[in-house]
Amino acid sequence: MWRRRLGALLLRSPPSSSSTAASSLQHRRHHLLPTQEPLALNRLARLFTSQAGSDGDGGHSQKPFIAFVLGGPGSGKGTQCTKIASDFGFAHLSAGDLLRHEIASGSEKGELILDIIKQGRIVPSEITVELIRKAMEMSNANKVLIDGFPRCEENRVAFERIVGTEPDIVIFFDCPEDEMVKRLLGRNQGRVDDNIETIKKRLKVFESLNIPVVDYYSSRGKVHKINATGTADEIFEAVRRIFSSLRF
Ligand SMILES: Nc1ncnc2c1ncn2[C@@H]1O[C@H](COP(=O)(O)OP(=O)(O)OP(=O)(O)O)[C@@H](O)[C@H]1O
Ligand SMILES: Nc1ccn([C@H]2C[C@H](O)[C@@H](COP(=O)(O)O)O2)c(=O)n1
Ligand SMILES: [Mg+2]
Repeated sequence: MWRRRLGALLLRSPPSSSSTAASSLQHRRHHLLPTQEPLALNRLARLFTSQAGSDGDGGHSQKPFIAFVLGGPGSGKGTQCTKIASDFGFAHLSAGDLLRHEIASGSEKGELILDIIKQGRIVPSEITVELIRKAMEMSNANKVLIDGFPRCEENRVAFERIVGTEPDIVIFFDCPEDEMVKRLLGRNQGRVDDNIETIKKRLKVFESLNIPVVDYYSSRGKVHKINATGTADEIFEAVRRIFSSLRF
């Protein structure tokens, strides 16, 4: 799909500011986004308009370098992806942010997604992969971080089928449960799933469905496991060593 030029064409017509403002209001109504940090929409807007990682010729003809970024809820995936994007020029696509953006659009699909996220369950793969596929195409980037995906075997298989490729590497942030719970309860961004009942369910889903995906990629020699305790800067030093050694 990266051979198509659709992404480059769409980059010329980013979403209008009025539709962005309407979405933002809907986000607040659902308490999905922090009132003090409208980051998901800003990040998505950047995604749709920036040239992060593109080759500068208005479109690239090669498969992008893809890094899946995994780890339990609150392990610091988003925090570290922001740093990787800034230091290594990757486009940052967060599966969770794309799903929250779909909820904010007010679509029927968004209502289903909201219900699933509140329950700490996983959204049907077709929906998530289609959002990721479109975002990859629109970003037109040649280096992409896909944050929080794949969350289960069904996600992984759907990505291979719909996008037609595999990740080049998988980053796995390994963090103790009590630390993840502490971070999530302190996140204070108004997310509907940052409450202890939903967190317990997300942790169970992580153990039962996501760890097997990490094991699958480990058996294929693709996983870089990082100790996700310590400060964000300390963890990023380990991340930096990995990305510095890669050939994109
Ligand atoms: N190393 C760290 N030490 C302490 N707090 C951290 C660290 N890294 C991130 N945090 C904080 O922990 C919270 C969760 O981090 P983050 O949102 O990056 O996690 P995540 O893995 O993306 O979670 P989720 O899967 O729920 O999206 C945030 O409030 C963040 O500021
Ligand atoms: N591949 C994915 C990614 C996310 N979701 C849903 C379920 C998660 O609890 C929620 C939040 O994601 P996060 O921001 O924590 O990465 O979104 C999913 O169903 N499938
Ligand atoms: Mg996150």
